[in-house]
Amino acid sequence: MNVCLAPCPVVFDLDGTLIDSAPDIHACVNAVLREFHVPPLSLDQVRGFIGGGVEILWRKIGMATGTEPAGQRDMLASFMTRYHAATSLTRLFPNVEETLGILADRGHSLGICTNKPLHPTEAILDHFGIRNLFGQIIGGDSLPEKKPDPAPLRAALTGLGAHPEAPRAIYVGDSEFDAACAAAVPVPFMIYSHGYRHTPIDQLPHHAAFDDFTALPSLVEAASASVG
Ligand SMILES: O=C(O)COP(=O)(O)O
Ligand SMILES: [Mg+2]
Repeated sequence: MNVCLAPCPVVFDLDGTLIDSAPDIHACVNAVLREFHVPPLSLDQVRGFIGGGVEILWRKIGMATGTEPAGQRDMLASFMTRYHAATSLTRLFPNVEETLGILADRGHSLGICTNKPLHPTEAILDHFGIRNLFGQIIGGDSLPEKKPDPAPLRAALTGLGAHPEAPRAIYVGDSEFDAACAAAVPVPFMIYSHGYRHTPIDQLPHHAAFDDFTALPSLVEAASASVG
């Protein structure tokens, strides 16, 4: 694995990393379930289903509610018509905006690699006025493959000018999908501990863990300095 020489690209996951979007996704899911006369799910249930993209989300909802695959497809279609407008309950995690600004000011190019579809991804970045910070945005439907496949992260990195075979870069995320994706590229993975993962952090491959975004710039610079 190439450790990063300063200033390298830093690519971020979105749901559970930069934004706490579970309340909006939960509200959107329950609006769809109401439309289809299915009892609602709790916030904890829906939060636990986020990370693999909308198809996996609705497969898990289907299993939890006893909905057949055909019904799941109809519900997913209804969900997609609402998803891009689901912004009012979403918050940036604390200190995200300041940290992105610090990294950009230090010369790091920034990107997004998320399993969230591109349209709602761009909508939420616009909602917070931070879309322009990112030189490359790869959504869950930008390529045929999704994380944990390395292709979306590779696409984000090459879009930011990293070497396609040996990218010097850092990936920042919150989930099992992100850890496996970064390991497959491979690039150092930094995990935000307040996200939506199920697995204990020490059981996931990672270069560093952090629970406050103010810690990230020095972790990035330390990774930059620790050239193997
Ligand atoms: O939409 C999802 O399920 C997850 O999105 P993420 O990749 O930004 O965590
Ligand atoms: Mg995530």
